[in-house]
Amino acid sequence: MISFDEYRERVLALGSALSTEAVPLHAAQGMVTAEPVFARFAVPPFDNSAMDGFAVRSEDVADAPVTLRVAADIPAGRTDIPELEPGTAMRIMTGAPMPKGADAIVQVEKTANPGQNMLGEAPDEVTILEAVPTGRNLRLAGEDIAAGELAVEAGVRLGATQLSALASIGHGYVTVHRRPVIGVLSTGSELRKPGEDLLPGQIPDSNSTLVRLMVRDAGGRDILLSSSTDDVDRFGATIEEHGYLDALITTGGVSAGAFDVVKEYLTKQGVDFVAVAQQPGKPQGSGMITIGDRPIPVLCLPGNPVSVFVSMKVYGEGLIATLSGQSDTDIPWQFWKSGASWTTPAGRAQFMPVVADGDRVIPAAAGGSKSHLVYSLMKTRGLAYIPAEVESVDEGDDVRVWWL
Ligand SMILES: Nc1nc2c(c(=O)[nH]1)N[C@H]1C(S)=C(S)[C@@H](COP(=O)(O)OP(=O)(O)OC[C@H]3O[C@@H](n4cnc5c(N)ncnc54)[C@H](O)[C@@H]3O)O[C@H]1N2
Ligand code: MOO
Repeated sequence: MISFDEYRERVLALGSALSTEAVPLHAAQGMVTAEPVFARFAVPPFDNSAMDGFAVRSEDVADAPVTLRVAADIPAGRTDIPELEPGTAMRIMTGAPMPKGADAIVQVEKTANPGQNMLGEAPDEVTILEAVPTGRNLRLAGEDIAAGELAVEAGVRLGATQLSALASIGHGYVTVHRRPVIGVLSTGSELRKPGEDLLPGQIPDSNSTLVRLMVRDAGGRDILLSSSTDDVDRFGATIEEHGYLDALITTGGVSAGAFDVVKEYLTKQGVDFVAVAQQPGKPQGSGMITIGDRPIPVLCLPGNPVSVFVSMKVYGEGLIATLSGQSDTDIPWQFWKSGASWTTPAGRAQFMPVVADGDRVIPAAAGGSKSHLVYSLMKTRGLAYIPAEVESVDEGDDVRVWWL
């Protein structure tokens, strides 16, 4: 048997970063930067008010209460900003640019008649009730990031917060690696499409849904290859039709069964089938096949649904990350104390689906890591990793957890 760490390295080495393209921000979710991105604009781009209220010179309101003439009104978006004369105030809204000469904002609640002061036109004068120190309620240009600064390095996966950050620093497009197109193929003559009725001996194909959506979550584009029966010629013909794929992920047919077409066909194409010292997910296949003249990485996952989930997390997502150009593919393990005791298979690392119970970690379902418990899988919030040499976990033990 090969160890989990060695097998994961082998799988990740199958992929290399795909070509690059410039993509509008809203279309780049889950994609990975192909080059460093620098700030065109500072954040904030100009000094502005953090409150609806009045811009003043703090020295003019040191002896509050004090009444000042309101010399101008500055809504957000105003671009021609007059200078504040000593002894006057300007009405200002949250996000509006600070007038030159002002050094603090008095929020409207700290003025006399606050309701009147924000109704319609600015009042002629305002009575400030409390003194404010210099800098109060101000947001300074560049306090988050300065123009020209490195904002995001190459190799970083982009989500909603990264992409909104790129918008805020002046970009409409981002140069990323092409989104990997991943073929998903579930095998097994017992499988019926989701929603279809079952004859005795048949089961719904849940793996196709699981793998397709995990591919999407990992930043790939999923293509469902017509779900194959246990017929080796049809299986081979189906794969040959999809030479444009960047990778292929199959489920089922990798153990010792008599009708394992995946193994039969793909071994001849160069896929290596091995036993990995882990539970669930022991039987695995991986390698490069050639469709037309294109070499394509292939992962063959076992059929059991929990094995598929674990294998997609630790291998499938890693392969998609390397195809996407992601620089950090390490699993973000954290150490947590166990809140339960359980046994683990001798000589195999265990991936236990877990949830947090206060500050402890416990199995997510009564059945533990049994690989057929497809319904209970949805309770999982993390995967605990128990190394191969450990044979039982006791309450209070430190365990490595990957929170999902
Ligand atoms: N003699 C041995 N038998 C088995 C071994 C072994 O070492 N020797 N390993 C066991 C382990 S561990 C696993 S994991 C499974 C892997 O089996 P396969 O990859 O060959 O998968 P199948 O036999 O096709 O299916 C296994 C199981 O999963 C269900 N399944 C399959 N596809 C789907 C799907 N798309 N959606 C939902 N469920 C699916 C299938 O009905 C089976 O119950 O082998 C053990 N056996
Ligand atoms: O490796 Mo299997 O996944 O234990 O059921």
